[in-house]
Amino acid sequence: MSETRRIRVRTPSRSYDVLVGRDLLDGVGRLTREACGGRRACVVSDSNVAPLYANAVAESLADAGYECTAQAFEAGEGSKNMGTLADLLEGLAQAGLDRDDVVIAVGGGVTGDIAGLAGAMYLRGCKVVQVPTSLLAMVDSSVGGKTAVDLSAGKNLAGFFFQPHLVIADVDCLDTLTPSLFTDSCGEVIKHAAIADAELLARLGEEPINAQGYDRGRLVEVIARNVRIKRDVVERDEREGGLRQVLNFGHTIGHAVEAASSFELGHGSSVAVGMCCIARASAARGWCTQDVADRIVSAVDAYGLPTGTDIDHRTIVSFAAHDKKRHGAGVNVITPRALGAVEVRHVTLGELAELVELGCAPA
Ligand SMILES: NC(=O)c1ccc[n+]([C@@H]2O[C@H](COP(=O)([O-])OP(=O)(O)OC[C@H]3O[C@@H](n4cnc5c(N)ncnc54)[C@H](O)[C@@H]3O)[C@@H](O)[C@H]2O)c1
Ligand SMILES: O=C(O)C(=O)C[C@@H](O)[C@H](O)[C@H](O)COP(=O)(O)O
Ligand SMILES: [Zn+2]
Repeated sequence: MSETRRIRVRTPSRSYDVLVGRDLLDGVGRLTREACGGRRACVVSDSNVAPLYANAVAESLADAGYECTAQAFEAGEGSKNMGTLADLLEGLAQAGLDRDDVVIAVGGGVTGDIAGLAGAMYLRGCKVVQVPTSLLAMVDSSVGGKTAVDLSAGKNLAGFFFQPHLVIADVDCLDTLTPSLFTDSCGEVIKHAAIADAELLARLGEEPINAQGYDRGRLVEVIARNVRIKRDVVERDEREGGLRQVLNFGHTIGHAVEAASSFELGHGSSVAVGMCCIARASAARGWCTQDVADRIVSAVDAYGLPTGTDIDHRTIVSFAAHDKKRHGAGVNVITPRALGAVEVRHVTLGELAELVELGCAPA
């Protein structure tokens, strides 16, 4: 059995551990007690994850002496909104949590983002423990403190930076993820490799990871490597003043595609489309070689993730105009420079439209 990896994240607002390993769910109560203290805990999960894991987590919390309640919302990106957030906040108040108490987010990125935001807002901030159950949440959303809900204008448009107090990633939870959800998550795994680790990118393309029959040791290693890549960025720029924008590689177009598809396309798949589009457009502009673009596209393709879209270019640009990286009449886009290296470029919305046209047509 592989050892648990403990990755320390040190940001100006908070330092905390990310644990990656197997058989960790039974220890959530003890680990939460050590990291957070408090008397009450509320387990937040969605309608798919609650029947699978909420009870085990709640029992572990009760064993560690917590007075424990649970809340679940309808699974899916469609629930990542102000209505669900309001319900969660009311539930925390009804359960009588105080500032020393703990919100435990058990689920994928939607649960982590919305429960994290509820924890940041409730009493102006209580404790938050992330227990990610999708691969995407383990490698990305549970770490770094971005919390949010969507608005009609687009993704993640209302939220806070609020670092969790602890992250517990039990890879055994991936057993119940469908192959297509596992694959979707791989979009963010490829993103981390593309921005920071050329060797990992090559290996992911040559020997794709999957959930079934997989060497758990390698899965733990890949997840831990992803967490370290993200940690190294977040520690240097917690609030996205500059460097942290690199974690948004593929997202300017990806978020637009995700919203324009009415969330039919998953987040990781949308980011995959966004990375391929901007990579092809960057090669056409001479910002990177054609080889760099081809390798990013072929890593995406190796997972069966989409490498382009036939969504109308004007629709993509109109959603992208609401991107958080918008500044004045333009928007910052993250473009590949080499394998494992990206840069931030400011382009006008007109230039963005040209990039979308250059890069987004399906191959
Ligand atoms: N905060 C951040 O830094 C950050 C980073 C990346 C993505 N995100 C956000 O994360 C969301 C995408 O995350 P996601 O792909 O995990 O979506 P999700 O939370 O909707 O989970 C995907 C599906 O998998 C199910 N699921 C999760 N774990 C499961 C398990 N172990 N077994 C069976 N089913 C399981 C969920 O119920 C859901 O139906 C998006 O909203 C995205 O914007 C946030
Ligand atoms: O943590 C970050 O920073 C990221 O950009 C990670 C992204 O994968 C994630 O999807 C994030 O929520 C997008 O950020 P946003 O600020 O564009 O909403
Ligand atoms: Zn993302």
